[in-house]
Amino acid sequence: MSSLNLDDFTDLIERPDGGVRRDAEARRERRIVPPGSLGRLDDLGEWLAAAQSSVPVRAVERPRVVLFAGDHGIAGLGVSARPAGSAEQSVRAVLDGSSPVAVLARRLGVSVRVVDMALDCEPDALPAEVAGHRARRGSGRIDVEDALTLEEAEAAFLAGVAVADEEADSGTDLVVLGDVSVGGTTVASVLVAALCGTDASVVTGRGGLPIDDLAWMRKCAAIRDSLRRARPVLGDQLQLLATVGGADLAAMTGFLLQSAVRKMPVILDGVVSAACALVGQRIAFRAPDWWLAGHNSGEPAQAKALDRMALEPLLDHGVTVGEGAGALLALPLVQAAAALAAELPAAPEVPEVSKAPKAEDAKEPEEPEEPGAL
Ligand SMILES: O=C(O)c1ccc[n+]([C@@H]2O[C@H](COP(=O)([O-])O)[C@@H](O)[C@H]2O)c1
Ligand SMILES: Cc1cc2nc[nH]c2cc1C
Repeated sequence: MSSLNLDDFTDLIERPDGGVRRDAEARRERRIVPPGSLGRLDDLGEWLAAAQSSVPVRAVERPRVVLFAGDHGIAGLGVSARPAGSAEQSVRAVLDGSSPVAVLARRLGVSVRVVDMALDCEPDALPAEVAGHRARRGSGRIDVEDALTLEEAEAAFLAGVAVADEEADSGTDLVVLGDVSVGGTTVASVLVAALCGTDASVVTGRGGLPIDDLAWMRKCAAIRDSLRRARPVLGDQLQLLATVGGADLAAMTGFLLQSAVRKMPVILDGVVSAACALVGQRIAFRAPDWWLAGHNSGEPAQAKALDRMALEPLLDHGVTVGEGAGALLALPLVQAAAALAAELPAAPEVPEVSKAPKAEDAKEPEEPEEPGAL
């Protein structure tokens, strides 16, 4: 019997503060720039103000890149251009500073945390702060077997919850969330197709290093076969992650939900974080209000998942490398929006007396209850 009750997240996750958002809008309307001339940056600044519950919005001072890493048994079918079980090499490139996300993080002065959830290497091959949360060595081949036992899925989910708590407790004010894996885009596509009720061909993309047409057909077949295993467990998200997910995806889902509980905004990266976010939305419908879509990675399943959550990608530059790189590119945009919202001069607020409300105007407007209605 599982002791984890995912339904608790529905109550634990509140919406970002609607009153603060209206105050932020009011502040923007008094600003001395042509209305609308900053486009979506106004929405972004107001979203962040609501997430922080602060007007003026505070600068994002302590962002962090958090990457969940794992290998996937499904990679053994030749659905990835990388050798199965080789995600450790990508992790090493992040740690030694030679990967794209490491270069960007250095330039932006952001630290990167990698969490090994299921790499296919000896647990002591990597530094203890990376390997400490590992749930198992490689997740199962999901077209024929479960990725994880239910106990492993629960442990991985809770590891993600614990990492979110550690980040929130240490003052991280925004997370850029990404993944490092081999085979991860196949698994993520299965989750998205299962939850959206679509066919394998609709969600099958080209993955990390682009795959050729033959590998694409193998990937499509693998997703189709895994989807058959996913359908019977669609109503139970932890079981779904155990059946066709993986330890890295279970951890990321726990991380996303606990980040929302802790009111810590997250920029999602590619198809893997989008798939976990979609699972998270099924668990707690208000959770996506705390997330931003950093970029469009071009994976069809990512677009599908983001559409379901009404999240619009901030950037679109064909970045398919994963590892949080595309989402990290969006961080300066979020920081720019915060600076504009906080620092552009605003005319003083109209004194309370001169806008004395009629009785019915004084009521707080009703909070919308539709998902994605923020
Ligand atoms: O972010 C995406 O949508 C994305 C698209 C293609 C590849 N990736 C990255 O590539 C790795 C997995 O690719 P694959 O082809 O082995 O499934 C993993 O590290 C992902 O972060 C990521
Ligand atoms: C920027 C922004 C991010 C969001 N995330 C969820 N809803 C949102 C609405 C806006 C406007």
